[in-house]
Amino acid sequence: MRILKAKDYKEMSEMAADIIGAQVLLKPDAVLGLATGSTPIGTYEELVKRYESGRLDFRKIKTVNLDEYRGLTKDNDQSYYYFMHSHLFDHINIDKANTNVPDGMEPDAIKAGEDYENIISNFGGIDLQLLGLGNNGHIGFNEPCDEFIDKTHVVDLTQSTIEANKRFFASIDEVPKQAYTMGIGSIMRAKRVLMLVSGKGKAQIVKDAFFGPVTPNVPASILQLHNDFILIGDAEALSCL
Ligand SMILES: O=P(O)(O)OC[C@H]1O[C@](O)(CO)[C@@H](O)[C@@H]1O
Repeated sequence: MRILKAKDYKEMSEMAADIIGAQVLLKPDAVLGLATGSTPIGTYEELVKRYESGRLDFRKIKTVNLDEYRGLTKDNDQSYYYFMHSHLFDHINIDKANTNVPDGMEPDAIKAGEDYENIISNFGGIDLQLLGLGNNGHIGFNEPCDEFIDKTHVVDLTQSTIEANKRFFASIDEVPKQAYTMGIGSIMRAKRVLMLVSGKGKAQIVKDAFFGPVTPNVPASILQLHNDFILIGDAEALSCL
């Protein structure tokens, strides 16, 4: 595990864009695993800037996103499909046929999971997986529980995640109660994993996840066992280390 310290959110975003940009340059047809949430927005802005200035070319890049709310349509402005298009895909030269977000409207959870795992394996796996960190230690939408779940599956969101995400919705009642998420194995099989953490609110969970026991009660703790895991945090998020 490598921990890189940024002085603030802007520097964290630039450092993350450096690593993702290097991946794109080294392997122009790389498979990127992408994340949503507020933390990676600055990184996506940096990548767009670097595309606009001619430094990056996404023509052959393929993407798989971590998760999607169950029951939200693609045109819902809180869906992760919508997020990815508005923050990244609409602003770069990626072939949208090569971008993937779990289908939140698929009613059959088994099919949703299998279809998504097939997409990942048909791509030959993920070269670089970007992650945020939930306040409760979740990665993707893998919530704290009694076991690590391997593959893409449906999950009941915990009350703490619903509370944390209500800021994006008109009221807490509108926050979906379930999501589809890549499993812990789907994430761990990525060749390289890059997690971004920002702000004081993440400081304690960063310490618990990466300096505490490996346990499904803190899903991100499994990343201690990944052999190419990079954590980039700003000074506030790393302040408990
Ligand atoms: O970056 P944020 O907004 O703190 O969110 C952290 C995590 O929470 C989620 O937004 C889901 O609750 C994830 O997508 C993300 O990794």
